[in-house]
Amino acid sequence: MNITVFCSAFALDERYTKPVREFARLLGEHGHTLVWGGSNAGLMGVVADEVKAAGGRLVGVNVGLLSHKTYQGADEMVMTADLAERKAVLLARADAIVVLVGGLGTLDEVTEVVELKKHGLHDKPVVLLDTEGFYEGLRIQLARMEAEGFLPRPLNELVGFASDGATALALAEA
Ligand SMILES: C/C(=C\CNc1ncnc2c1ncn2[C@@H]1O[C@H](COP(=O)(O)O)[C@@H](O)[C@H]1O)CO
Repeated sequence: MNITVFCSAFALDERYTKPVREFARLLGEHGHTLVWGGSNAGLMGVVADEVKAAGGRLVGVNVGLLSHKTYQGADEMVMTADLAERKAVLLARADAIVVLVGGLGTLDEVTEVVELKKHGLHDKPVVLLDTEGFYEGLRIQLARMEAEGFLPRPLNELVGFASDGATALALAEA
């Protein structure tokens, strides 16, 4: 499977990187391909290193604006013209999407893939690996949207939550 991963471009504390490394190792051991932003920055580089070490394939989708941080050693590196095209390619190349801890860039990416799924433009699994309660605020907001009639279909059809790497991968593979 091609598994697109969105995650932070910053170097993070071990309490965040440990479960991410577990997930990335499993992704590689299961013979999947990591599709990601193609950067060596922070957690993005950690994920790529771990998948590669576990025998997985790497497909980066980068953009000129951020090319100074391009990961060296990917099996394939796609360069896109702008961030919008990059998000489209990251989704088009995915069989499933897994979202790790991240900041505004990650939030932008997950919001877009869930919004497109809401409109029926794809039906790929979208899974958030929610460790350290990082996505608790987002979960509460999404649950309120569902409870108060802001979503056209059940929330659990749009996005799944996992609290460890093995569960996140199982949901992506389902
Ligand atoms: C941190 C620095 C440069 C970041 N370089 C990036 N390279 C590739 N992709 C990136 C970069 N920064 C953001 N992205 C995309 O957004 C997501 C991460 O953003 P967040 O705000 O950290 O959550 C990630 O999934 C990428 O697709 C300076 O050295």
